[in-house]
Amino acid sequence: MLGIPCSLPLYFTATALAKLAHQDGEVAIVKAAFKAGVPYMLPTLSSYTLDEMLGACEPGQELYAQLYVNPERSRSEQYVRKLEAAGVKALFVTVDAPQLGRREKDMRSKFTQQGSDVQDKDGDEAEGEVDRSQGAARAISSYIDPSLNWDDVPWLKSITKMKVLLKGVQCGEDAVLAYKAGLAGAVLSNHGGRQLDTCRPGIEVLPEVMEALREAGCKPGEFSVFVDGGIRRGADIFKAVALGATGVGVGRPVLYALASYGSKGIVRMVQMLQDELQMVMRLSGAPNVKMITDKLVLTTNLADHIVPLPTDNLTRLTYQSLQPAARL
Ligand SMILES: Cc1cc2nc3c(=O)[nH]c(=O)nc-3n(C[C@H](O)[C@H](O)[C@H](O)COP(=O)(O)O)c2cc1C
Ligand SMILES: CC(C)CC(=O)C(=O)O
Repeated sequence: MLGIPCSLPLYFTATALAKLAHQDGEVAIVKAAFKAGVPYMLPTLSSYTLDEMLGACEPGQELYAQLYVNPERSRSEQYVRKLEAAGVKALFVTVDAPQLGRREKDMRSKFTQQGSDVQDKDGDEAEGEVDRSQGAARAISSYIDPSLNWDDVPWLKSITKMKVLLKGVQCGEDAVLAYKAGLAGAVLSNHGGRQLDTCRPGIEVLPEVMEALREAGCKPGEFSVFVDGGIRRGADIFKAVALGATGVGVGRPVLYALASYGSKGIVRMVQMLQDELQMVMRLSGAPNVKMITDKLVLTTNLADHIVPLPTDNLTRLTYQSLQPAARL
């Protein structure tokens, strides 16, 4: 995936402040990613510094990185240069958090526990800039520039030779804009439902995006489409790949495994997904990943959910990314 050999079509997606799950935080995730043979997307807003995360890597270990763009663009440029110098293969620019979603449980937590140090890009303690009274996410979200928009794409491409992708695309139109802007791909995601409640998960957006890209003249392999959100079983990976995804990201399963059993728990979690994926492949007659095609899944009920949603949630939201901020 994006030039990195992987033991299955899966990567660990960026999750900020991994020390909240376990004292070994991102360092344990880096180590598990190597053992499991999958890439880890280093988060910008990590609890360990970039140098500490890179220091935990084995020689030759391949990485992705996630980017939250800072209002001070030179700060982001410096960070990106550091990632590139470290050999990071692809940069995923998060485009679905220009405004923080309303996270009521988090707001009540106050974010004062030990071990919740906030690192910004590469190790400066961002302590002075942080309001800790409204939860973890609010405390660190001031780092993110809400004015990021499509006009910034040429700048993003100009500051690095790494592949640049958008993380948090929700519709075919935005995927086509990203493709036409010369980006390397997109992650279809609703940010794990943490940003805009009731919007569609990536898997539901995937068929629409693949069709829009095909109509725009995009050839297979020219633009990589990934999905994250709710990937919990090997069958979920299978379905995403069948519908055209290059691979999937997992976030919370990594944190749950980390919190429960540390780094080795994450390796075990990947093994479980790998075993399940292999079982589904065998039982559905796909001998290798290339042969997991859309003939093997039905999409007629794609938007139906096994767990009935409350009626007021039945209408799904969708969004376009990188738009000017609304004002009331
Ligand atoms: C605790 C937590 C922190 C997250 N932090 C980030 C982040 O810093 N940057 C980002 O782009 N996405 C972040 N995400 C979103 C994930 O990358 C991913 O889109 C989402 O969790 C869906 O995957 P999952 O259902 O496997 O968790 C975070 C998610 C969680 C749960
Ligand atoms: C500051 C937040 C937006 C970090 C994040 O991406 C998340 O918690 O989902």
